[in-house]
Amino acid sequence: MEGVDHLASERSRAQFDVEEMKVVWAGSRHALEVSDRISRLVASDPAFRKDNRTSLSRKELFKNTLRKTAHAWKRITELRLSEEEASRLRFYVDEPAFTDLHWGMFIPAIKGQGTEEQLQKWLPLAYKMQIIGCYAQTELGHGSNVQGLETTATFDPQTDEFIIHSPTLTSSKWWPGGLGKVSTHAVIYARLIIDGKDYGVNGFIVQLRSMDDHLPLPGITVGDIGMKFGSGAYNTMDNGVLRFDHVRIPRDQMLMRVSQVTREGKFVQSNVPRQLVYGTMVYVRQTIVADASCALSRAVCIATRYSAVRRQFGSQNGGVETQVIDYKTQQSRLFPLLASAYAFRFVGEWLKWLYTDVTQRLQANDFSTLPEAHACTAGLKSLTTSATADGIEECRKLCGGHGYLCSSGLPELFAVYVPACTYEGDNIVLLLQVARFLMKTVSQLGSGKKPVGTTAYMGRVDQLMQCHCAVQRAEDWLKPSVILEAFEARSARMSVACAQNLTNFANPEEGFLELSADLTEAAVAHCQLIVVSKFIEKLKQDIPGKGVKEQLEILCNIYALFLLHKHLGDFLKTGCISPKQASLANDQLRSLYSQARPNAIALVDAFDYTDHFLGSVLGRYDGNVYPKLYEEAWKDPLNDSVVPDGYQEYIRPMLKQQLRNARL
Ligand SMILES: CCCCC/C=C/C(=O)SCCNC(=O)CCNC(=O)[C@H](O)C(C)(C)COP(=O)(O)OP(=O)(O)OC[C@H]1O[C@@H](n2cnc3c(N)ncnc32)[C@H](O)[C@@H]1OP(=O)(O)O
Ligand SMILES: Cc1cc2nc3c(=O)[nH]c(=O)nc-3n(C[C@H](O)[C@H](O)[C@H](O)COP(=O)(O)OP(=O)(O)OC[C@H]3O[C@@H](n4cnc5c(N)ncnc54)[C@H](O)[C@@H]3O)c2cc1C
Repeated sequence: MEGVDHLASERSRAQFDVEEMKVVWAGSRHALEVSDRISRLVASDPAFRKDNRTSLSRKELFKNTLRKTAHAWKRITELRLSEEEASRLRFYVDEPAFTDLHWGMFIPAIKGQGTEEQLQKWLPLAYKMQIIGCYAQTELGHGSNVQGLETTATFDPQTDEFIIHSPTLTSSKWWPGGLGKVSTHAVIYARLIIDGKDYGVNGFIVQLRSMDDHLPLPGITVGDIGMKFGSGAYNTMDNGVLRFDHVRIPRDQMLMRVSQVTREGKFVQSNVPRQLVYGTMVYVRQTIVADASCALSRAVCIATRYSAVRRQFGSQNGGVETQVIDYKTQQSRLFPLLASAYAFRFVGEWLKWLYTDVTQRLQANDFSTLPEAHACTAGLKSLTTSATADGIEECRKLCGGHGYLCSSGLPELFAVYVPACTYEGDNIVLLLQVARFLMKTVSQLGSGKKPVGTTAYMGRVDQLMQCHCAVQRAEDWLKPSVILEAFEARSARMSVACAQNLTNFANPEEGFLELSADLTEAAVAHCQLIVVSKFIEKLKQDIPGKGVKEQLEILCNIYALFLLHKHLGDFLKTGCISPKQASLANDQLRSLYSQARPNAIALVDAFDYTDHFLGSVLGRYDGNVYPKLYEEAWKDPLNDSVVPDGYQEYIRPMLKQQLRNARL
């Protein structure tokens, strides 16, 4: 039935003010207003239609993305949208495109690693889209190991130029988004060679294509690397391959904030850490954490609404069946994901603050918080993207068979999202960076250097190695101090155990390799502690709105106790809690699921997603799933004709043959 809200009774059960929760989710009243207005603008514009993506060929799909991107830019300029509004518009258009890399990496790379003159020259062109750029770091042979990149940038003092060259097949740039077919320029990473000496990897701005006819400039070979996982999905993006054959660029196109090359060919290292060459990755990893909450909340919104619509079993004599959301098993799979979406939102907010803080400090030549910013962005990027990719797939299963249909929106969401576990740093490689940071922290504990920031708890390591959890009743698990102590003790004990194990190896690097699986587990424990503690910190703020804080407290406890349940082995093995306390935590978790149940639909409504953005028949706001699924099926191109193409050639002869055989 059109116009009827099938989820109205669910909505009427909510025990909190949904409008106020929307403000919490958006981050502020202003952010909510902008998101709400821009999402509706996109949803009401037929040019941004996206329901036909999975049935388009690659070429059609790509051209369609070019059309949408041009239309989006037209709207942004016509309406004179602010940077914030423009970025929301691109977000709600919801299609990976070259602009993601232009705005998300090319511009930040120049901003972070360029000198003042370089910013003045390149940024106005990039902001007006008079040039389009990408970020070309990864090569065919090396992605994770940035120090292993092979592309060279050799200084020629005669001409005051760098000669950019790809000496081997494996040095071909491979993967950069926007490179394959669109970008006119790139920030590329190459080994700086002066007078035969290798000064390591640095960034350079290189023009790739002619501004007149878009053809590659002399010495440049460039193209798309081919179809990727899933239909539609990330195939709207032209991930590319790029080779240089002695391409010359002026000396002032090396990004020279971190190090400089003088006219005489002298290498000068600035007063800033070399790691700032990796700064763009720190910036993007931080944004990826915020994106994780968006992707997960979207999947959870679909699965929650559908779970309230879908009914299976439980009826007597043909009466109404049970809503699947009322099954405890469904709740125990769905509600931790709902809680994770909120948890990632808040840790994303905090990480944005941390990043802003470190950037301001860097400007004042204070580099002290850079290692922590690197460890936090790397670790949280890894934790949240892995959990989100797994969570989207779980949401698909939570929707049963219908979740496997493209019209559920979930297969495409998964296919678009899952490379986040690999890009911007493979998740295991990043956890190993966190582990190095933790081992360094533990090794310095006796030296009088007090751990600060997210490792401050390590300063209480003696107490955390011995403390006994005080839980006696299930309700004790609702105390933030109890939860925090359990997570801190688990993390500290796992890190200390790894550090102790490492002392058994004569060669620490060998030990690190041998123990790397344990080390990644210690890193995960530390990152989970950060997420839990930032959720708890959020709850200390003044949060207005009837029942809003209470719902967030329930979600925070679900998140923490679910992790405790999932990683029970860690908590028991390290002696942080007893089996009896684990069982009480489980009792409490079940009770929390019951408390979340009446609010589930309102909690996903608070994400304020339009049906256009969700792109899911199962997740429709009105819950009118079955007629729409039925309608959608008939739109499939296979149903354009009643008898399929190929009947005459392949089906009919087979049937006739069977008939002849039968007569013999
Ligand atoms: C808009 C979204 C679309 C996304 C599209 C996707 C784009 C991409 O994927 S772009 C390509 C991204 N590539 C990567 O993320 C590569 C991952 N690899 C690395 O980041 C590095 O190679 C590494 C960190 C894994 C290792 O680097 P390496 O130089 O070998 O470093 P060490 O392990 O020896 O560490 C040296 C020292 O530097 C510190 N450090 C490393 N990275 C950073 C950083 N980003 N910021 C600050 N500090 C960093 C590291 O902690 C070590 O410190 P110390 O222990 O104190 O010496
Ligand atoms: C969709 C997509 C978009 C991308 N966009 C860009 C872009 O715009 N620009 C760009 O420059 N790059 C881009 N990339 C490349 C991306 O950054 C790399 O793929 C990523 O950094 C991983 O590197 P890799 O492919 O070399 O993986 P590898 O390092 O080869 O990983 C393979 C396996 O080895 C394991 N491994 C590697 N090193 C270690 C170690 N030290 N210890 C233990 N295990 C290890 C990994 O865990 C993984 O299981 C993109 C990639 C994808 C998939």
